[in-house]
Amino acid sequence: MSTAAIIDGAGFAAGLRARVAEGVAAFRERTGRAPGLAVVLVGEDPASQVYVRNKGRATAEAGMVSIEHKLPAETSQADLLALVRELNADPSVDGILVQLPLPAQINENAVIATIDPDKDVDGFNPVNVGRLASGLHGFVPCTPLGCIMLLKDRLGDLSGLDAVVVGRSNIVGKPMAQLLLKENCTVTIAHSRTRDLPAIVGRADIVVAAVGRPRMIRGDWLKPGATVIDVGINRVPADEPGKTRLVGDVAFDEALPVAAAITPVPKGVGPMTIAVLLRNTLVSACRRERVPVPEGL
Ligand SMILES: Nc1nc(=O)c2c([nH]1)NC[C@@H]1CN(c3ccc(C(=O)N[C@@H](CCC(=O)O)C(=O)O)cc3)C=[N+]21
Repeated sequence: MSTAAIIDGAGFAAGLRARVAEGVAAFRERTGRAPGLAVVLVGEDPASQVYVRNKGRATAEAGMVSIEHKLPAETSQADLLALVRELNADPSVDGILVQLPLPAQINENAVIATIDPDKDVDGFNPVNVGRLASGLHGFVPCTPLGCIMLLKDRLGDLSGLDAVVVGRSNIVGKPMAQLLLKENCTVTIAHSRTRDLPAIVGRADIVVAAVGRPRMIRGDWLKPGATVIDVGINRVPADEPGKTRLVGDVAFDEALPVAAAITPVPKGVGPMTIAVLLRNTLVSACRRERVPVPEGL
């Protein structure tokens, strides 16, 4: 029995981070300053703290300045909006990321809408959502862009392929569908109300799983030879009592004998998200300083 190639997201991300670091060095030479990324974390969710720490480390390793703002869980919406406006006005800040989810007293949409679209390296501001939908230049959400990079690296031209995106979030599902459409795929978005999900998934040459339910997509749903991108990062109890492990939205072991290629969890899509965030921050800095964006990013 054949077994799927395992797509090395962590390795691809390391290569992208190295290209970003070269671009950052050239940017510093030309402008005399380093690109700056501001990361705002409200509250003390342990998973969020891990991501923010990893982002801070990767930012510094790429030669950029990382500006971290940690605010207490009780922070008011007014105070957070005031900080975002300060960062909008700060010329040393090229990218702003407000870690989601936010505590219940804060309206996420209000915060996202306040981030300057030209510093919105997450690509979540409605201006950037609209730019993507209209085919204009703007920031594209990091996770979907990372998935497209992995797909094009593996498959080359995606034209005419049947792609099924499972999940319709603003962060992954919807922008992923837009990007696949731009690559000339025939795109289906499936979700919790989709009828006969196994049959829909079974038609796909490309499956992107972004539902947030551990191992929901089963191996026998897949078309033989499909390429599977697993965006899910679910913490579940491990065999050893008291320990946990990460699993994706796809039953990885079941998919291996059916798929042509699949991203693992961890070390698949997750590291790409951070690498693309650094890429978007460098692109932002270049646009703001009106210097050319390096090629091959
Ligand atoms: N405004 C905003 N933008 C984000 O991009 C954003 C966010 N909020 N909130 C939280 C999620 C989550 N996220 C991850 C980034 C990297 C890994 C990652 O590198 N994961 C490793 C494993 C990490 C682990 O062990 O937990 C991997 O998959 O190999 C995971 C998740 C970005 N997010």
